[in-house]
Amino acid sequence: MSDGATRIAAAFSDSGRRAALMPYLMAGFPDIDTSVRIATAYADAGADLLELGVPFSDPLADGPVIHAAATRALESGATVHSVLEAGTRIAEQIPVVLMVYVNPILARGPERFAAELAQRGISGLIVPDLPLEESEPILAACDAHGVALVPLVAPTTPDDRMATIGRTARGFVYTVSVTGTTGERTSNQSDPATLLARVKDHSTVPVALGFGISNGAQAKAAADAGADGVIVGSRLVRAVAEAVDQGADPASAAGSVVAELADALVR
Ligand SMILES: O=P(O)(O)OC[C@@H](O)[C@@H](O)c1c[nH]c2ccccc12
Repeated sequence: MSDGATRIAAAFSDSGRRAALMPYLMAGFPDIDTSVRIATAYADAGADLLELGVPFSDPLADGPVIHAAATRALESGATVHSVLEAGTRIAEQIPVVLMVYVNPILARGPERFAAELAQRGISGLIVPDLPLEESEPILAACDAHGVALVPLVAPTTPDDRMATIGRTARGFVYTVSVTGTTGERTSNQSDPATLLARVKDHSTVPVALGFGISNGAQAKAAADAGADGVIVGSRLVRAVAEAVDQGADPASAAGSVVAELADALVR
């Protein structure tokens, strides 16, 4: 069985950049096949890992750009099943971490869900609305199938909780740089260096930073502040949306943004 945690660890250690680059993709936006083409463009442009978002009707952690893309993906017929199928095709090209709200996991059952991810070659799982207190059955199922359950921490996470999260983290820790929802920001309200140092104190796996990173300068600043990985979502989803609305090729539009981010992370 291919071990997702091992594949994720290799993606971080082999990145060769200041930090591993992890773009987010809204699966099924504008449709499944195009989103798989966008994934290929990410990989070709130098992405190290890919965060694959499952569209959801009530995405409480998401800002307007990602929420709108989720709505359009659902309208064009995306389902959890079609997204997982797309995940298989994408995972042949780049390590995939699935980002999904907890509902579909509970609907299928953690055991069946984790088994399917492993069988499809999906390396990791992020569940933004999974409370730490309820994570045990999902963590056990993921561990049993070699899927890395990646936890999230925020600037508001207290130290004792961070210690618990650090002990059970698999793959990497997703550090949310600011409180609030996903979306591009012009300035960083919080000091990522202090936050990243706190997370690293409690964790043995790499620490990635996300929320509000949308250009090369911000990506480089995240790496300089100590992030082992940089996650970019809304900027890329916006590039796809704009290309679709203009009748341009969303894969090449998103690929150019990833290339620019990758450039900024050259050592
Ligand atoms: O969009 P931003 O600000 O670049 O942030 C990354 C984010 O989009 C992606 O990781 C993500 C999409 N949906 C989420 C839900 C919760 C946490 C994180 C996410």
